Amino acid sequence: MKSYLAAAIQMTSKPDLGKNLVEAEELIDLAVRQGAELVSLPENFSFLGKEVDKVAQAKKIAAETDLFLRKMAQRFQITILGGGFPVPVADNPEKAYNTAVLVTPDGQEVARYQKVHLFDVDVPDGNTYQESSTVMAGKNVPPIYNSDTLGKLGLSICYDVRFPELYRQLSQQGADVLFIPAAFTAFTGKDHWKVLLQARAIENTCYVIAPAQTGNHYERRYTHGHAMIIDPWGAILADAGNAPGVAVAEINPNRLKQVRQQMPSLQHRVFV
Ligand SMILES: O=C(O)CNC(=O)[C@H](CS)NC(=O)CCC(=O)C(=O)O
Repeated sequence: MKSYLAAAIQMTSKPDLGKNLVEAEELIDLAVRQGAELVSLPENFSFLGKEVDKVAQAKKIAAETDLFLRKMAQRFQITILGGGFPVPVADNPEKAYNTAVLVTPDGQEVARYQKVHLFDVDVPDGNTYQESSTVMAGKNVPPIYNSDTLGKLGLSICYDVRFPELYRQLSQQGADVLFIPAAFTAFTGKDHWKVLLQARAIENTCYVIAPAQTGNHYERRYTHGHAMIIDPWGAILADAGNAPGVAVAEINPNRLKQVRQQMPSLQHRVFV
């Protein structure tokens, strides 16, 4: 593993696949021009719309998103995370997996994760989320991709951030970097987003890379923003604020080593 720059992209995705991919490409280009070799896109980056529309278009979204990620990885010679998009379930036309995919600069997919924890929550602002009505829950612990140059990269998606046991499994398997791509609601995000991300970074002494959705997507759907990169001590290295853009920061193996020496809590685990 070497030192390198990573990017957490922030978008305001809409219920419009073509438009979102154009915007994603512009932001990837921006990240690469800042030197990023590892680029991450938020949950729902290629489509953020009503659940029914998402499922109806899932086949097209999945196919075009897959192609897009491979194309971007090869064109810009980057490793890229697509932080969550619907992939149809073979025997169930009503449901899709909320899927994150990691692609290397040769255009090969090296990790795929189906979101395990689904957001079925009545948020006190009046919005009701019933993700399980259109999403099939994944059943497996997220994969880790072991990159010679970029370190051990662990996957997860959004609401997973509230379930520390998932990240414990990743850190137990040696993860250096935890991806937490999200479309956090504006209401929960203002109080929980940063705290949860910092907690996952601190307790696992890992970098956290959290690309995010921001702003108004359609009707009353608002997300929190603040795509960020956090170091293993919990310090926020970059924060994209409220507007579409990119948070870039250095991922440094010496810093990882230093923090794990200063705070060896992973070695003091008793129950797991
Ligand atoms: O907002 C949208 O329209 C799109 N959001 C999503 O697709 C997903 C599933 S509904 N959002 C979350 O998991 C938010 C979690 C969250 O916000 C929390 O844990 O507080």
